[in-house]
Amino acid sequence: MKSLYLASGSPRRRELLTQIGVPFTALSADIDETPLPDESPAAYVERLARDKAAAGHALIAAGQSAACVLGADTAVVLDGRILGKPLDQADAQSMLMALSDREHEVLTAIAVLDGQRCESRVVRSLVRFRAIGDDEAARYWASGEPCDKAGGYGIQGLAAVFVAGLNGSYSAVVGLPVCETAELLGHFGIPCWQNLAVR
Ligand SMILES: Cc1cn([C@H]2C[C@H](O)[C@@H](COP(=O)(O)OP(=O)(O)OP(=O)(O)O)O2)c(=O)[nH]c1=O
Repeated sequence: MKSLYLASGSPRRRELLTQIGVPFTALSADIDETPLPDESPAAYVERLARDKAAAGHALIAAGQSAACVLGADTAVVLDGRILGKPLDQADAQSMLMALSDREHEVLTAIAVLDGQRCESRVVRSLVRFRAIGDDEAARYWASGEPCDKAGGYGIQGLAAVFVAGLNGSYSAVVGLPVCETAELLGHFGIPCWQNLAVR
């Protein structure tokens, strides 16, 4: 069976891949995340997921070139505008206030590359936040949770209390759509549930 590398520094992605019983080695692959002129948010996340997989593949020693590399990228999108990771407290609070009392999109792309071919998918989810007060946004920033997350929130953490509705994939919002990831890895001969002892 091919070995799998996850080109991601995100602890959430590592946890989600572990959850579905796929053994892997994590790599940190740095890429340029600047959007291209007129690039749509979906095209942007898909390009970044593919670039992360390619950068990860380039890090693997020559003898491992048949291995598969998985890359992923998540963006929070409001009115067609990408909200990245917050730059500072003011940025984080203004993002949260913009997301308050309405619906936004979360796009997560995954890409798998084995040196021969690359396959990718974009998963779209809709998340609706309840109304959020200024003081709440300030307290949320103080928790430390928003700083390394797209859109400045973590659905799997304290921000769960803001989520009035979700239509789509919860795991994709967290950072790795497990259903689509298992399917894509299957195309490369990598099964999920490898940690399951069947009696
Ligand atoms: C919306 C949302 C994002 N996130 C996280 C997932 C990603 O780690 C991050 C989005 O940034 P990304 O640039 O997609 O990923 P990353 O820089 O953290 O990791 P890497 O590129 O090395 O794979 O935001 C959550 O943890 N919960 C959420 O609810």
